[in-house]
Amino acid sequence: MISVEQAQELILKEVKSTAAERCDLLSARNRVLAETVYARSDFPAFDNSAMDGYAVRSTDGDLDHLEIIEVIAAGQRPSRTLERGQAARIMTGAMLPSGADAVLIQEEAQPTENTLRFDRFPAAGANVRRRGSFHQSGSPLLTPGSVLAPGEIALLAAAQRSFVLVHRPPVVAILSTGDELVGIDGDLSGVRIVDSNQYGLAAQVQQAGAVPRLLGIAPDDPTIIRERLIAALDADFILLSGGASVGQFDYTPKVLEELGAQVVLYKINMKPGKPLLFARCGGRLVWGLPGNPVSSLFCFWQFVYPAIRKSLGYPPQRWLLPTVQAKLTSPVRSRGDRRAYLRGQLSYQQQTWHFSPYRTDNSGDLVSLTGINAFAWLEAGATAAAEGEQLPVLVVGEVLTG
Ligand SMILES: Nc1nc2c(c(=O)[nH]1)N[C@H]1C(S)=C(S)[C@@H](COP(=O)(O)OP(=O)(O)OC[C@H]3O[C@@H](n4cnc5c(N)ncnc54)[C@H](O)[C@@H]3O)O[C@H]1N2
Ligand code: MOO
Ligand SMILES: [Mg+2]
Repeated sequence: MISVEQAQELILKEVKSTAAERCDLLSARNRVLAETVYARSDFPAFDNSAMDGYAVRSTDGDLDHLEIIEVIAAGQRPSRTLERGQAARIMTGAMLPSGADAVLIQEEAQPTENTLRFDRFPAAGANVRRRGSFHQSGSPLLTPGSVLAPGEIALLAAAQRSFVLVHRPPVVAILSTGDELVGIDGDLSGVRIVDSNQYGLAAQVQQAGAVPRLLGIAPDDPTIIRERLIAALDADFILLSGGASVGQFDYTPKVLEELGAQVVLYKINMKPGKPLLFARCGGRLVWGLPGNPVSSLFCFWQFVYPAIRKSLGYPPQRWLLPTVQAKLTSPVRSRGDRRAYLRGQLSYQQQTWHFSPYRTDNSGDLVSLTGINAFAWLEAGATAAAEGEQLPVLVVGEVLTG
């Protein structure tokens, strides 16, 4: 059995980023830029005031008072040049009149009708945002690989880019296998269960920024699974759920072998999720996820999420989900035969990460995933960790504060 880290490396090696597509700016959040965006003008594009006050000439501080010659609002062009002894009322963001080189804030000014007296006088450049001081026209504003968070979206809007080139989100096909499975409204007949993995995996695909394609359920019949898999090969990635292990009706390894797929890896030294299979098949990447609901979702976070992120063009530091060191709020145990990932809640309180383990590590217990945002792990060979001990933790959801 190979380690989690080796498996991640082998999988990521097979993944390429998708081609670029045009995307409306309002739909571009969390997408990754596939072009260099150059600034067509300076930021700011003109000298302007950083404060509400009076545009002045910084060399006029020796005068007793100044004459106020006009009022300049944001969005207005000043009509006059400031001469010695003159000031202009100016608002934040308004263009500085020529001749002015500083702004006296109104809290330090005593204006009467057309006359301005002052306590302290501003030095050259005070409260002025100089043209080009944030960024200069013609130089790259954003480069390929930039992740478009709200700040980048606002910047692109300021640069008048109503659309951008970003990497296309990969299509991820999900096929569940199992005679016991029915669709969400199906007849359970006392011995069947709902194909919940289809829903959990679809939500994870969306969480990762890709597009799920729901292929429904195939019975435990290798011929049918094979046909359904071949039909799914137009997707970028294919997830097979169930049938990854060694049972009499577990056909994922057999079907892939018969199709001439190159199996890159099978079985990982971890719990949950040991029987993960990953293969190249018909020019596509296929994951054979274990059917147990917790194992299936956990394998996604460990081995499919990073592949989606890489294909979306994210930089390497953002392929894997983040990890932190956290303090256990209660003791944990493991069999010690594999690296054990323990589900729980991660929170940040009093400058410390805390991890509260959930009471079970049963791979079939879907109820145990409610409210879970992290998995702490114990290395193979370790069988226990005490309350207060620090463990590494994989963060899969939003962190709790307080
Ligand atoms: N003798 C051994 N038995 C098992 C081993 C082993 O090493 N030796 N490995 C165990 C481990 S670890 C896991 S994990 C599971 C993996 O099972 P499979 O990938 O073969 O999946 P299935 O047998 O099809 O199903 C297992 C379990 O999950 C339920 N299931 C399946 N699909 C879904 C779905 N789409 N939605 C919800 N639940 C699903 C299924 O009903 C079973 O209960 O194997 C162990 N066995
Ligand atoms: O590794 Mo399996 O995922 O124990 O349940
Ligand atoms: Mg099985």
